[in-house]
Amino acid sequence: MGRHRDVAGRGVAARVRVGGTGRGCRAQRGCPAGAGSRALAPLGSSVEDGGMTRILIVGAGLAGLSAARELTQAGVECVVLEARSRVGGRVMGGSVAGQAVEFGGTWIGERHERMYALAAELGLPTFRTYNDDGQLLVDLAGRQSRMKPTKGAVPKLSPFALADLGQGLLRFARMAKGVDPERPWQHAHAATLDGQTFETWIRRNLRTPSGRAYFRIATEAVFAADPSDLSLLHALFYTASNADLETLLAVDHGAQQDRVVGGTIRIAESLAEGLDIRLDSPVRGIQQSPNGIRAVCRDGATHDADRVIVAIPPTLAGRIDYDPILPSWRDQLTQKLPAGAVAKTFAAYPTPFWREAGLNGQAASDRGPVKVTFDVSPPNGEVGILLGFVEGGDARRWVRLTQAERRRTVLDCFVRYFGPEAANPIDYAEQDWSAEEFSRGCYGAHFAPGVWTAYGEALRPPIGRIHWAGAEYATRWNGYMEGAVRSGTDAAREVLASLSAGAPTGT
Ligand SMILES: Cc1cc2nc3c(=O)[nH]c(=O)nc-3n(C[C@H](O)[C@H](O)[C@H](O)COP(=O)(O)OP(=O)(O)OC[C@H]3O[C@@H](n4cnc5c(N)ncnc54)[C@H](O)[C@@H]3O)c2cc1C
Repeated sequence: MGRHRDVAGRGVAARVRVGGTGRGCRAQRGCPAGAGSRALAPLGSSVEDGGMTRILIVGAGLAGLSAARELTQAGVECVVLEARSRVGGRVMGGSVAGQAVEFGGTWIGERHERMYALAAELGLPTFRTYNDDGQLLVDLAGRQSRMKPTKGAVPKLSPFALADLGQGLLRFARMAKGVDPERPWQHAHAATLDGQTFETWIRRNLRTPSGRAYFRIATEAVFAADPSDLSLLHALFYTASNADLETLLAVDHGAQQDRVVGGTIRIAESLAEGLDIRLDSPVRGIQQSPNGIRAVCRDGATHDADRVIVAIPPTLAGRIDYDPILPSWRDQLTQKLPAGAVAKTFAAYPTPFWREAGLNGQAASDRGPVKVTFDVSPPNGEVGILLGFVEGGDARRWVRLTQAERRRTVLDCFVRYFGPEAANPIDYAEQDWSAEEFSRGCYGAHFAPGVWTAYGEALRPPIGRIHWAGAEYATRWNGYMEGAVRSGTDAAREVLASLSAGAPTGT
């Protein structure tokens, strides 16, 4: 399905071409065998060419681009092989009612230091997510109430439900603080925490339907997965890596605080400027010898290098054909890291009419398919745009509907939250990330029970000349754009260190 939109409610589904190849980047489409920017050495001979070492990077998402930038700045030649016809990966630009929106990664927030620094360095201004001047709509168990837009606010509930939720949040926060995001598998009770799903913990530790609903909605919003999909240890690791649950959920002083004018795709495109990026170059195989690396693209083109950074989601890294095959523990790990399921839906209106009613466009509900919404209108408020997330089990079911049914069920939710005016948008668009060949789901990978404890150690270490990068590898801000940038930079530094040491690392 990928991307669909219909204009002015006419019910017409059509493919939309969005994003770009990176303004000013030296991006080329495909590349015939041996026809790179210079002649490539055959595998088995030295890849040194005039004293210059070449590093390959697979994937031009934020991790791959950050790695390439770091290496280039250190004077190391690198070539980025990107499967899509554009850079950015899970960051993707789009437009709704003629306004720039993000079809993928959107917000930067509290303590996303590298992302704010990049935006400033690249000359890209940010603006606040519409939040403070209205209240959040809570729709739980068929009853609606309003909630303050401040970090840490909780819904209006009965005293019993409130106490239940309060103790659940406190207990979860205490447990998360005890997990080391660098080595979650070393927690004193790792086996117990990793031996149960997050859903099991929710059932055991929350007594009221509202308390349980809060945790379930939060899980879907943060992981694009159901609490039964992931282990308790993973929920704790992810939270510890990203500050705390309140930060992850909040706009005010939280992960959804700011947007980039023109969209986050501008960060990816600006990062790509000046880099050697080969678009439309899906890597199918990676061969490794004592002398170097050879990447083989789907069209048969080959690229040789000293080392490679594989900067793609783990489930896709597992689909590459390695020669020799990867050690069993690393291969098994990638077999066990599925991506979440998420679709983004957008409806545009002549004005952000919900603001007049004292609402900030954010809704949280236990009834889907859209359970979480945001106001993603442009900063000038020229038109009103609602963003609705369809996540986890809802997404798995919803994507099987016809386009007309999908649109209707989304707009029904918007009407339930914001009134009858929401029924007639001037533009509508949707983006299903599970249908993207080079993502296969989003926001990122999650660890099911038993995976952190059995395979956690295998996640980050390089295998010989093959290094790993991506949001899933980050120890801080795991799963976020901030984590992707950090991981890319870390992988580049790891490569630089191993180049100075002069020998392959890992096994
Ligand atoms: C709907 C959605 C909303 C999100 N919201 C936010 C948010 O608000 N804030 C936030 O911080 N994060 C958000 N994220 C997460 C964030 O976008 C990602 O964590 C981050 O962009 C991942 O970057 P990456 O470089 O690790 O991976 P990717 O962006 O996935 O990059 C990998 C690249 O590798 C390419 N590739 C794949 N296979 C191959 C192959 N075989 N050969 C060559 N190239 C290949 C892909 O095309 C892609 O370009 C969101 C993600 C989605 C999808």
